[in-house]
Amino acid sequence: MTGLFPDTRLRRTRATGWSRALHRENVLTPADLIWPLFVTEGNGVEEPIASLPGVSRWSIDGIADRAKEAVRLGIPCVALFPNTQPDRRSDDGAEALNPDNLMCRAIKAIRDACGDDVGILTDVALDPYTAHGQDGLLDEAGYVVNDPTVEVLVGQALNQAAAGADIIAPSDMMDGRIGAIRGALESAGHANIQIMAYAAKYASAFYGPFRDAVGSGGLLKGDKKSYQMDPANGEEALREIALDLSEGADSVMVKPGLPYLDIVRRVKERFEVPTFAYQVSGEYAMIEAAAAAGAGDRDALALETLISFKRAGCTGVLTYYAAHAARLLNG
Ligand SMILES: NCC(=O)CCC(=O)O
Ligand SMILES: [Mg+2]
Repeated sequence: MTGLFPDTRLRRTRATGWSRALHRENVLTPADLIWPLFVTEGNGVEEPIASLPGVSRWSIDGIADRAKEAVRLGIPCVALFPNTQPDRRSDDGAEALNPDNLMCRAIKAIRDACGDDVGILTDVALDPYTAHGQDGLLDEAGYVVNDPTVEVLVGQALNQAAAGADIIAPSDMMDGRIGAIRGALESAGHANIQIMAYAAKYASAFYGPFRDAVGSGGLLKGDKKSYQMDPANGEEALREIALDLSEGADSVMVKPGLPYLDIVRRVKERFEVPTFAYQVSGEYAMIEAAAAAGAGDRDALALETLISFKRAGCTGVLTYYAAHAARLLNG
């Protein structure tokens, strides 16, 4: 125990800027950030996303430029999400297996532009490729079937690995996919390709703008509650994390971010493994809306949320603020 007032005055160390800096327990740096990027067809294309102010889809040339910008800003990793053209979407999401799909071409363009100076994280799930907007294959009743979906996800992961992905990030929430993908990567000679498991991904209302960004919002019927987690559950998240780690995940993710920092803290304390969180599109949009309404300062709100992730125990954060925050932090 510390002493009692007035011997102990906690305001003493807060009185000056130098002292606050000296006593600061957590720091946020650009190296803590992963920058999600939306890829679209074409050349020289930038399409602003209305529900995600300040965020655009870029054609592959622009994606390569963003990756170079990430390197300049000190952001170690980018995450790619394709806006697949409607005529390339199908019920089985077969475009995910096409070695020349938007995702694979973007991976190669980044590698050409940046070499190994930036990590490339790729999303494994079928929602950007299906005509129905669900993350997996459907049976006649519209239920997302687990094991046949995992088979396709393995093919999708191998396709991304062959194109040069560094971190495979399955976001689909099927059971058993981490082990299946790990085994397939090992067999295909990709021993050093990492897996970041979206291990505790909740069926959240905060994903709306993302679905607009990848073009699946208008297509999706129903919800994803039969595979993504119930927001009421915490212990179940620990079981999800334990399973994905036992199947070979190198790092795990909690998603969304801010409303689930209690989960981040529990995961970090229980497992002591690299733990990431995704500050998702609806969280970003909420801050932008607050700032636009004059309810707070945009930069301060963004940086305060990001340091909260660090304080909760995050190793790093996927955030649409990555480039903006890095510029602020770099001064
Ligand atoms: N698989 C990636 C996501 O679903 C992102 C969700 C969001 O940013 O709202
Ligand atoms: Mg799971």
